[in-house]
Amino acid sequence: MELWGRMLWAFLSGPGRGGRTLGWAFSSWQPQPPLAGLSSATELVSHWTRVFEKRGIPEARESSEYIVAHVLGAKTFQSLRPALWTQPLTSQQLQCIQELSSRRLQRMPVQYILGEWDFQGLSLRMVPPVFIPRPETEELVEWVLEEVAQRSYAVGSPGSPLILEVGCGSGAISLSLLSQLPQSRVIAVDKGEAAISLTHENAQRLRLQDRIWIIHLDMTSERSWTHLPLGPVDLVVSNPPYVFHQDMEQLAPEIRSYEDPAALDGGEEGMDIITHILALAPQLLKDSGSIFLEVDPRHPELVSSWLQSRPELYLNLVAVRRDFCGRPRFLHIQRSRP
Ligand SMILES: C[S@@+](CC[C@H](N)C(=O)[O-])C[C@H]1O[C@@H](n2cnc3c(N)ncnc32)[C@H](O)[C@@H]1O
Repeated sequence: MELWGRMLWAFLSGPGRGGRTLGWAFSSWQPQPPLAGLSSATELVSHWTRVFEKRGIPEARESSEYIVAHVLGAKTFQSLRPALWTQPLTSQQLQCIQELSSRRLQRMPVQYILGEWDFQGLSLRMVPPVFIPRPETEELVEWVLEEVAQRSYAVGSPGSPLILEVGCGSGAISLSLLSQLPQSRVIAVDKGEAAISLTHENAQRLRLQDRIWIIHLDMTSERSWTHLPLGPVDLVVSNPPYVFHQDMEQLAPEIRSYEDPAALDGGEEGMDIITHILALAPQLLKDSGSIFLEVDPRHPELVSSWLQSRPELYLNLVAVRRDFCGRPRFLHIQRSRP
């Protein structure tokens, strides 16, 4: 699960920041020679790790392990029965591994190659160009769950809390909150048609479709908010597009070529969608309602001064949390009664 979180950060905050373009070129794909004499899962992993390393493919071993495990019906190589490590593979399995590995050589993210990925213990379908959920976003979900546990609605009045997620993507945040808060209801909005249809599909797969309203909506078009069902919400949660526009070119080829730029590009200071969410909060939130956001480490300061200059919103930045790398990445903003 850490694969892409680590990668994303390597590219957003690694040595490439400050304008230097990172030096990973696309590998032009050529058919690989037949895998003569290679027959077991372990040998295949070693073979493809070497090929990936030679072609400059990041996370070479993890990528080959995920692909081989997937073809053998497991989520990770370590979870395969040891007998399968050395057992000869069928020619169909070999062909399938070859086909999936060739996609990796074209820098397709492993999550899209496998077509599914775990988030908060839920297996979600992944389809390009819908944003792949990152492991740090699981920390945002955990923070929301802690907050809900401390509030009175945790006691469990039916339908509560009512949560709005802005930019649901694959549905990762909304569906994990629904699965862990059995009384809750969620309104999930996204402007991407592919995202909306994937959230629908994942909700059905997980049998969580009865408590979620999935709405195709561009949240910058204020007119559309009047059509929201269910009135003011207890919580707004969002992992919005927050990459500073100038950093977009430095993203890994996996991200640039396969994920929807609209899921990442937050405008000049990465604040375009963040400020829209905050400006609409008085209309969306109940009194004392909360907003939880995932942001760039430069945002806590920017958001704090943005809010100070808009006292009429009655919003206070009440807490900032760090991610597993120690970067300030999550914000809790609360509405005070006017
Ligand atoms: C960073 S992705 C997060 C996806 C998902 N919540 C997750 O954490 O995996 C941001 C999402 O916001 C959506 N989005 C971007 N601009 C939007 C807008 N103006 N209105 C609604 N959704 C928007 C994108 O389509 C994308 O799915």
